[in-house]
Amino acid sequence: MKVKNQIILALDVEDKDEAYKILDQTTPYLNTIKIGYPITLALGPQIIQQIKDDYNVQIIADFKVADIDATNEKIVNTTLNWGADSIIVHGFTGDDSVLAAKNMAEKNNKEIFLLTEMSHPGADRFLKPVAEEIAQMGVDMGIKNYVAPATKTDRLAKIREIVGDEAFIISPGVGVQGGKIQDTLKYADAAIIGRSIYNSDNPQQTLEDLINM
Ligand SMILES: O=C1C[C@H](C(=O)O)N([C@@H]2O[C@H](COP(=O)(O)O)[C@@H](O)[C@H]2O)C(=O)N1
Repeated sequence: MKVKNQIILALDVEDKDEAYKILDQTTPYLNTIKIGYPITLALGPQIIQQIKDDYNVQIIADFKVADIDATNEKIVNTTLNWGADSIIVHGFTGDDSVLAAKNMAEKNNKEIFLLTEMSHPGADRFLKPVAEEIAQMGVDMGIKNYVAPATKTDRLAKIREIVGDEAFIISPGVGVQGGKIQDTLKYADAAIIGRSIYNSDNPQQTLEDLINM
């Protein structure tokens, strides 16, 4: 996936006019938008294709897929058929669930992003202890795309070490959560940024500042 300016906008807004105002201001600089539950539950899954058509961007569906294999297959297939270019899948559910998601994505000529460790403090208790094993599981399965935290540069570096230089890592937590884009891009291929951009009084200026850092 080629991510323009190494920044992915997390479009976690729930109003279409607001979303389109932000996209008007940001898509001259960006070609990749992460769409999650907030906007999808508010506006329906058709928002995925609408944004693709209206802004000619690639869409990563952040549904943090975490079910049994049979259900993961349905979620991935339906989401990709709604127009998403990729989908984020949790790794803690284990090999059968992740492999089902990976295989279904490949049936749609697309790939998943494997979520290894999360950026928020609560991840330290249950996810951090198994994150490296999740990353290794992804490597063993031939997964090429990963999500790893920008708020914990040591953890991001460790995940990079495990998945290798050829893997594609996107990293959330820059800005409001405390991550720094310069440190993040030492190990990740792109930073996922939401509130710092869409809550900014001047998203365009914010983006220009981030790009020039
Ligand atoms: O560990 C993770 C996984 C998850 C993700 O990207 O999968 N995210 C998402 O990344 C964005 C950060 O937003 P902001 O904090 O810039 O407003 C939000 O959409 C979060 O749901 C994380 O924040 N941490």
